[in-house]
Amino acid sequence: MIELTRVTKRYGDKAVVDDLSLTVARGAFFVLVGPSGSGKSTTLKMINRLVGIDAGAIAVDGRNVRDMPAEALRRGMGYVIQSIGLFPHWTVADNIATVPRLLRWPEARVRARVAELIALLQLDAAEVARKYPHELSGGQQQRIGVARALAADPGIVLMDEPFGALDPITRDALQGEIARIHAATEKTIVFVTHDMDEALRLGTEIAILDQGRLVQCGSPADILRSPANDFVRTFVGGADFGLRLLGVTRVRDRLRPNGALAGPPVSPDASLKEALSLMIASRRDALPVRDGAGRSLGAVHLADLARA
Ligand SMILES: Nc1ncnc2c1ncn2[C@@H]1O[C@H](COP(=O)(O)OP(=O)(O)OP(=O)(O)O)[C@@H](O)[C@H]1O
Repeated sequence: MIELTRVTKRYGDKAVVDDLSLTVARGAFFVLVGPSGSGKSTTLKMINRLVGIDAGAIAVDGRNVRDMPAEALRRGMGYVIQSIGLFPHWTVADNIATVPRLLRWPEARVRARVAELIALLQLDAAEVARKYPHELSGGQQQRIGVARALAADPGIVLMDEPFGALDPITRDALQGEIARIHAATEKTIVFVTHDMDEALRLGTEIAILDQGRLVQCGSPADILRSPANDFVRTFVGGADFGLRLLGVTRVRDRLRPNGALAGPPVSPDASLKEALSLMIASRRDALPVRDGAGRSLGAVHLADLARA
Protein backbone atom coordinates (compact mmCIF):
# COMPACT_ATOMS: atom_id res chain seq x y z
CA MET A 1 0.00 0.00 0.00
CA ILE A 2 1.20 3.52 -0.80
CA GLU A 3 -0.12 6.34 1.31
CA LEU A 4 0.36 10.05 0.62
CA THR A 5 -0.66 12.24 3.53
CA ARG A 6 -1.04 15.97 2.96
CA VAL A 7 1.93 16.06 0.59
CA THR A 8 3.11 19.41 -0.74
CA LYS A 9 5.88 20.21 -3.20
CA ARG A 10 6.83 23.80 -4.02
CA TYR A 11 9.01 25.24 -6.74
CA GLY A 12 9.68 28.87 -5.76
CA ASP A 13 6.46 30.10 -4.23
CA LYS A 14 4.24 27.85 -6.36
CA ALA A 15 2.84 24.66 -4.81
CA VAL A 16 2.92 22.27 -7.79
CA VAL A 17 1.54 19.51 -5.54
CA ASP A 18 -0.70 20.99 -2.92
CA ASP A 19 -1.79 19.19 0.25
CA LEU A 20 -2.36 15.93 -1.63
CA SER A 21 -3.65 12.85 0.20
CA LEU A 22 -4.08 9.54 -1.64
CA THR A 23 -4.21 5.87 -0.77
CA VAL A 24 -3.08 3.35 -3.37
CA ALA A 25 -4.30 -0.10 -2.29
CA ARG A 26 -2.10 -3.14 -2.81
CA GLY A 27 -2.83 -4.63 -6.23
CA ALA A 28 -4.50 -1.48 -7.58
CA PHE A 29 -3.96 -0.14 -11.06
CA PHE A 30 -3.98 3.44 -9.87
CA VAL A 31 -4.03 6.11 -12.56
CA LEU A 32 -3.10 9.73 -11.97
CA VAL A 33 -4.74 11.80 -14.66
CA GLY A 34 -5.01 15.54 -15.25
CA PRO A 35 -4.03 18.32 -17.62
CA SER A 36 -0.44 19.23 -18.41
CA GLY A 37 1.29 20.76 -15.40
CA SER A 38 -1.22 19.42 -12.85
CA GLY A 39 1.57 17.71 -10.86
CA LYS A 40 1.21 14.08 -11.96
CA SER A 41 4.88 13.36 -12.73
CA THR A 42 6.01 15.24 -9.64
CA THR A 43 3.70 13.08 -7.51
CA LEU A 44 5.12 9.90 -9.04
CA LYS A 45 8.70 11.04 -8.53
CA MET A 46 8.03 11.83 -4.90
CA ILE A 47 7.01 8.19 -4.36
CA ASN A 48 10.44 6.90 -5.45
CA ARG A 49 12.21 9.98 -4.05
CA LEU A 50 13.50 11.33 -7.33
CA VAL A 51 11.88 14.52 -5.99
CA GLY A 52 11.89 15.45 -2.31
CA ILE A 53 8.76 16.69 -0.54
CA ASP A 54 8.32 19.96 1.36
CA ALA A 55 5.50 18.93 3.68
CA GLY A 56 3.46 15.84 4.48
CA ALA A 57 4.55 12.21 4.30
CA ILE A 58 4.64 9.26 1.91
CA ALA A 59 4.56 5.73 3.29
CA VAL A 60 5.05 2.46 1.41
CA ASP A 61 3.73 -0.57 3.29
CA GLY A 62 3.70 1.52 6.45
CA ARG A 63 7.28 2.80 6.17
CA ASN A 64 8.00 6.47 5.56
CA VAL A 65 10.01 6.64 2.33
CA ARG A 66 12.18 9.31 3.89
CA ASP A 67 13.50 6.70 6.32
CA MET A 68 14.44 4.27 3.56
CA PRO A 69 17.72 4.45 1.62
CA ALA A 70 16.77 5.93 -1.77
CA GLU A 71 18.65 3.27 -3.79
CA ALA A 72 16.98 0.39 -1.95
CA LEU A 73 13.59 2.08 -2.33
CA ARG A 74 14.07 2.43 -6.10
CA ARG A 75 15.32 -1.12 -6.58
CA GLY A 76 12.09 -2.30 -4.98
CA MET A 77 9.96 -0.30 -7.41
CA GLY A 78 9.89 -0.55 -11.18
CA TYR A 79 9.93 2.78 -13.01
CA VAL A 80 8.98 3.27 -16.66
CA ILE A 81 9.14 6.65 -18.36
CA GLN A 82 8.07 7.97 -21.75
CA SER A 83 11.59 8.59 -23.02
CA ILE A 84 12.39 4.99 -21.99
CA GLY A 85 15.93 5.68 -20.76
CA LEU A 86 17.49 2.41 -21.93
CA PHE A 87 21.28 2.35 -21.68
CA PRO A 88 22.38 2.87 -25.30
CA HIS A 89 25.66 0.93 -25.13
CA TRP A 90 24.12 -2.14 -23.49
CA THR A 91 22.30 -4.90 -25.32
CA VAL A 92 18.61 -5.44 -24.72
CA ALA A 93 19.40 -8.46 -22.52
CA ASP A 94 21.84 -6.43 -20.41
CA ASN A 95 19.34 -3.59 -20.11
CA ILE A 96 16.66 -5.94 -18.78
CA ALA A 97 19.18 -7.51 -16.40
CA THR A 98 20.14 -4.19 -14.76
CA VAL A 99 18.37 -4.54 -11.42
CA PRO A 100 18.80 -8.32 -10.98
CA ARG A 101 22.57 -7.80 -11.46
CA LEU A 102 22.56 -4.91 -8.97
CA LEU A 103 20.86 -7.31 -6.59
CA ARG A 104 23.63 -9.86 -7.36
CA TRP A 105 21.37 -12.61 -8.62
CA PRO A 106 23.33 -15.64 -9.91
CA GLU A 107 23.96 -15.29 -13.64
CA ALA A 108 21.88 -18.36 -14.58
CA ARG A 109 18.87 -16.90 -12.78
CA VAL A 110 19.42 -13.52 -14.49
CA ARG A 111 19.49 -15.16 -17.91
CA ALA A 112 16.37 -17.20 -17.21
CA ARG A 113 14.53 -14.09 -16.02
CA VAL A 114 15.56 -12.09 -19.10
CA ALA A 115 14.25 -14.88 -21.35
CA GLU A 116 11.01 -15.04 -19.36
CA LEU A 117 10.45 -11.28 -19.65
CA ILE A 118 11.21 -11.16 -23.37
CA ALA A 119 8.51 -13.81 -23.80
CA LEU A 120 6.11 -12.04 -21.40
CA LEU A 121 6.37 -8.85 -23.46
CA GLN A 122 5.76 -10.90 -26.62
CA LEU A 123 9.13 -10.15 -28.19
CA ASP A 124 11.21 -12.59 -30.18
CA ALA A 125 14.35 -13.38 -28.16
CA ALA A 126 16.34 -14.46 -31.21
CA GLU A 127 15.52 -11.15 -32.84
CA VAL A 128 16.01 -8.66 -30.01
CA ALA A 129 18.13 -9.97 -27.12
CA ARG A 130 21.54 -9.18 -28.63
CA LYS A 131 20.51 -5.93 -30.24
CA TYR A 132 21.20 -2.45 -28.95
CA PRO A 133 18.33 -0.08 -28.20
CA HIS A 134 18.84 2.07 -31.32
CA GLU A 135 18.32 -1.05 -33.46
CA LEU A 136 14.75 -1.45 -32.18
CA SER A 137 11.48 0.26 -33.06
CA GLY A 138 9.93 2.68 -30.56
CA GLY A 139 7.34 0.08 -29.57
CA GLN A 140 9.99 -2.62 -29.04
CA GLN A 141 12.08 -0.20 -26.96
CA GLN A 142 9.11 0.62 -24.79
CA ARG A 143 8.43 -3.11 -24.26
CA ILE A 144 12.05 -3.48 -23.15
CA GLY A 145 11.57 -0.52 -20.79
CA VAL A 146 8.60 -2.33 -19.25
CA ALA A 147 10.54 -5.62 -19.08
CA ARG A 148 13.43 -3.87 -17.33
CA ALA A 149 11.07 -2.36 -14.76
CA LEU A 150 9.57 -5.79 -14.03
CA ALA A 151 12.90 -7.65 -13.97
CA ALA A 152 13.39 -8.08 -10.23
CA ASP A 153 9.67 -8.69 -9.75
CA PRO A 154 8.97 -5.50 -7.76
CA GLY A 155 5.66 -5.28 -5.92
CA ILE A 156 5.18 -1.72 -7.15
CA VAL A 157 5.65 -0.32 -10.65
CA LEU A 158 5.56 3.42 -11.36
CA MET A 159 4.80 4.35 -14.96
CA ASP A 160 5.04 7.92 -16.27
CA GLU A 161 3.22 8.35 -19.61
CA PRO A 162 4.92 5.13 -20.74
CA PHE A 163 3.01 4.85 -24.02
CA GLY A 164 2.62 8.55 -24.80
CA ALA A 165 5.03 8.61 -27.74
CA LEU A 166 3.77 5.48 -29.51
CA ASP A 167 1.55 5.19 -32.56
CA PRO A 168 -2.08 4.26 -31.77
CA ILE A 169 -1.77 0.58 -32.74
CA THR A 170 1.39 -0.08 -30.72
CA ARG A 171 -0.07 1.93 -27.87
CA ASP A 172 -3.24 -0.15 -27.89
CA ALA A 173 -1.20 -3.37 -27.91
CA LEU A 174 1.00 -2.26 -25.00
CA GLN A 175 -2.02 -1.12 -22.99
CA GLY A 176 -3.38 -4.64 -23.49
CA GLU A 177 -0.05 -6.15 -22.36
CA ILE A 178 0.19 -4.11 -19.20
CA ALA A 179 -3.44 -4.83 -18.29
CA ARG A 180 -2.77 -8.54 -18.77
CA ILE A 181 0.44 -8.42 -16.70
CA HIS A 182 -1.36 -6.51 -13.94
CA ALA A 183 -4.18 -9.05 -13.86
CA ALA A 184 -1.74 -11.97 -13.84
CA THR A 185 0.72 -10.68 -11.24
CA GLU A 186 -1.38 -8.50 -8.90
CA LYS A 187 1.30 -5.84 -8.83
CA THR A 188 0.50 -2.37 -7.60
CA ILE A 189 0.82 -0.01 -10.55
CA VAL A 190 0.79 3.78 -10.33
CA PHE A 191 0.36 5.11 -13.85
CA VAL A 192 0.49 8.72 -15.04
CA THR A 193 -1.33 9.84 -18.16
CA HIS A 194 -3.14 12.87 -19.49
CA ASP A 195 -5.26 10.63 -21.72
CA MET A 196 -8.67 10.01 -20.17
CA ASP A 197 -9.42 7.03 -22.41
CA GLU A 198 -6.17 5.36 -21.36
CA ALA A 199 -7.06 6.05 -17.70
CA LEU A 200 -10.55 4.57 -18.12
CA ARG A 201 -9.28 1.51 -19.93
CA LEU A 202 -6.53 0.62 -17.47
CA GLY A 203 -7.42 2.06 -14.08
CA THR A 204 -9.09 0.21 -11.24
CA GLU A 205 -8.91 3.57 -9.47
CA ILE A 206 -8.45 7.00 -11.03
CA ALA A 207 -7.28 10.17 -9.26
CA ILE A 208 -7.94 13.40 -11.15
CA LEU A 209 -5.53 16.24 -10.42
CA ASP A 210 -5.83 19.91 -11.26
CA GLN A 211 -3.18 22.47 -10.33
CA GLY A 212 -1.57 20.13 -7.83
CA ARG A 213 -4.79 19.32 -6.02
CA LEU A 214 -6.90 16.19 -5.95
CA VAL A 215 -10.26 16.87 -7.55
CA GLN A 216 -11.78 13.38 -7.49
CA CYS A 217 -10.73 9.81 -6.83
CA GLY A 218 -12.78 6.72 -7.65
CA SER A 219 -13.38 3.86 -10.04
CA PRO A 220 -13.81 4.69 -13.73
CA ALA A 221 -17.55 4.07 -13.42
CA ASP A 222 -17.82 6.31 -10.31
CA ILE A 223 -16.08 9.16 -12.07
CA LEU A 224 -18.11 8.91 -15.26
CA ARG A 225 -21.45 8.47 -13.50
CA SER A 226 -20.91 11.04 -10.75
CA PRO A 227 -18.33 13.65 -11.71
CA ALA A 228 -17.47 15.71 -8.61
CA ASN A 229 -17.65 19.12 -10.32
CA ASP A 230 -17.61 20.97 -13.64
CA PHE A 231 -13.86 20.49 -14.06
CA VAL A 232 -14.24 16.70 -13.95
CA ARG A 233 -17.37 16.85 -16.10
CA THR A 234 -15.47 18.76 -18.77
CA PHE A 235 -12.39 16.60 -18.44
CA VAL A 236 -14.21 13.26 -18.79
CA GLY A 237 -16.99 14.57 -21.00
CA GLY A 238 -16.93 15.99 -24.48
CA ALA A 239 -18.21 14.28 -27.58
CA ASP A 240 -17.04 10.84 -26.40
CA PHE A 241 -18.80 10.91 -23.04
CA GLY A 242 -21.56 8.46 -24.03
CA LEU A 243 -19.08 6.01 -25.56
CA ARG A 244 -16.87 6.24 -22.48
CA LEU A 245 -19.85 5.38 -20.33
CA LEU A 246 -20.55 2.35 -22.55
CA GLY A 247 -16.87 1.46 -22.16
CA VAL A 248 -17.10 1.08 -18.36
CA THR A 249 -20.32 -0.97 -18.32
CA ARG A 250 -20.19 -4.74 -18.91
CA VAL A 251 -22.46 -6.77 -21.13
CA ARG A 252 -23.41 -8.88 -18.05
CA ASP A 253 -25.04 -5.74 -16.57
CA ARG A 254 -27.46 -5.47 -19.52
CA LEU A 255 -28.03 -9.15 -20.15
CA ARG A 256 -31.49 -10.40 -21.09
CA PRO A 257 -31.42 -13.98 -19.82
CA ASN A 258 -33.54 -15.64 -22.46
CA GLY A 259 -33.75 -15.42 -26.20
CA ALA A 260 -30.85 -17.34 -27.70
CA LEU A 261 -29.93 -15.63 -30.96
CA ALA A 262 -27.85 -16.38 -34.01
CA GLY A 263 -24.88 -14.20 -34.94
CA PRO A 264 -21.43 -13.52 -33.55
CA PRO A 265 -21.42 -14.01 -29.78
CA VAL A 266 -20.09 -11.55 -27.23
CA SER A 267 -18.58 -12.31 -23.81
CA PRO A 268 -20.45 -11.21 -20.67
CA ASP A 269 -17.21 -9.45 -19.63
CA ALA A 270 -17.00 -7.39 -22.82
CA SER A 271 -17.90 -3.71 -22.49
CA LEU A 272 -21.09 -2.34 -23.96
CA LYS A 273 -18.87 -0.29 -26.25
CA GLU A 274 -17.39 -3.48 -27.69
CA ALA A 275 -20.90 -4.94 -28.01
CA LEU A 276 -22.08 -1.82 -29.85
CA SER A 277 -19.13 -2.02 -32.21
CA LEU A 278 -19.88 -5.68 -32.93
CA MET A 279 -23.57 -4.90 -33.51
CA ILE A 280 -22.67 -2.23 -36.04
CA ALA A 281 -20.07 -4.42 -37.75
CA SER A 282 -22.46 -7.41 -37.96
CA ARG A 283 -25.53 -5.27 -38.73
CA ARG A 284 -27.57 -6.69 -35.88
CA ASP A 285 -29.48 -4.98 -33.11
CA ALA A 286 -28.94 -7.84 -30.63
CA LEU A 287 -26.14 -10.33 -29.99
CA PRO A 288 -26.01 -13.69 -28.25
CA VAL A 289 -23.98 -13.66 -25.04
CA ARG A 290 -21.81 -16.73 -24.42
CA ASP A 291 -19.30 -17.48 -21.70
CA GLY A 292 -15.76 -18.81 -22.24
CA ALA A 293 -17.04 -22.38 -22.44
CA GLY A 294 -19.48 -21.44 -25.21
CA ARG A 295 -22.58 -21.70 -22.98
CA SER A 296 -25.43 -19.42 -23.96
CA LEU A 297 -26.30 -16.86 -21.26
CA GLY A 298 -28.88 -14.80 -23.16
CA ALA A 299 -28.65 -11.71 -25.32
CA VAL A 300 -27.68 -8.05 -25.27
CA HIS A 301 -29.93 -5.61 -27.14
CA LEU A 302 -29.18 -2.29 -28.78
CA ALA A 303 -32.27 -0.81 -27.15
CA ASP A 304 -30.77 -1.48 -23.68
CA LEU A 305 -27.48 0.31 -24.32
CA ALA A 306 -28.89 3.78 -23.87
CA ARG A 307 -29.59 2.94 -20.22
CA ALA A 308 -25.81 2.69 -19.59
N1 LIG B 1 12.35 20.87 -11.47
C1 LIG B 1 11.37 21.78 -11.58
N2 LIG B 1 11.59 23.09 -11.34
C2 LIG B 1 10.60 24.01 -11.43
N3 LIG B 1 9.32 23.71 -11.74
C3 LIG B 1 9.04 22.43 -11.99
C4 LIG B 1 10.03 21.40 -11.93
N4 LIG B 1 9.44 20.22 -12.23
C5 LIG B 1 8.14 20.49 -12.47
N5 LIG B 1 7.90 21.82 -12.34
C6 LIG B 1 6.60 22.48 -12.52
O1 LIG B 1 5.66 21.80 -11.71
C7 LIG B 1 4.39 21.74 -12.35
C8 LIG B 1 3.93 20.30 -12.38
O2 LIG B 1 4.78 19.55 -13.23
P1 LIG B 1 4.56 18.01 -13.52
O3 LIG B 1 5.62 17.58 -14.48
O4 LIG B 1 4.42 17.28 -12.26
O5 LIG B 1 3.15 18.04 -14.26
P2 LIG B 1 2.41 16.93 -15.09
O6 LIG B 1 1.00 16.95 -14.63
O7 LIG B 1 3.14 15.65 -15.03
O8 LIG B 1 2.47 17.53 -16.56
P3 LIG B 1 2.67 16.84 -18.02
O9 LIG B 1 1.41 16.07 -18.30
O10 LIG B 1 2.82 18.03 -18.93
O11 LIG B 1 3.89 15.99 -17.93
C9 LIG B 1 4.56 22.37 -13.73
O12 LIG B 1 4.09 23.69 -13.65
C10 LIG B 1 6.06 22.35 -13.94
O13 LIG B 1 6.45 23.43 -14.73
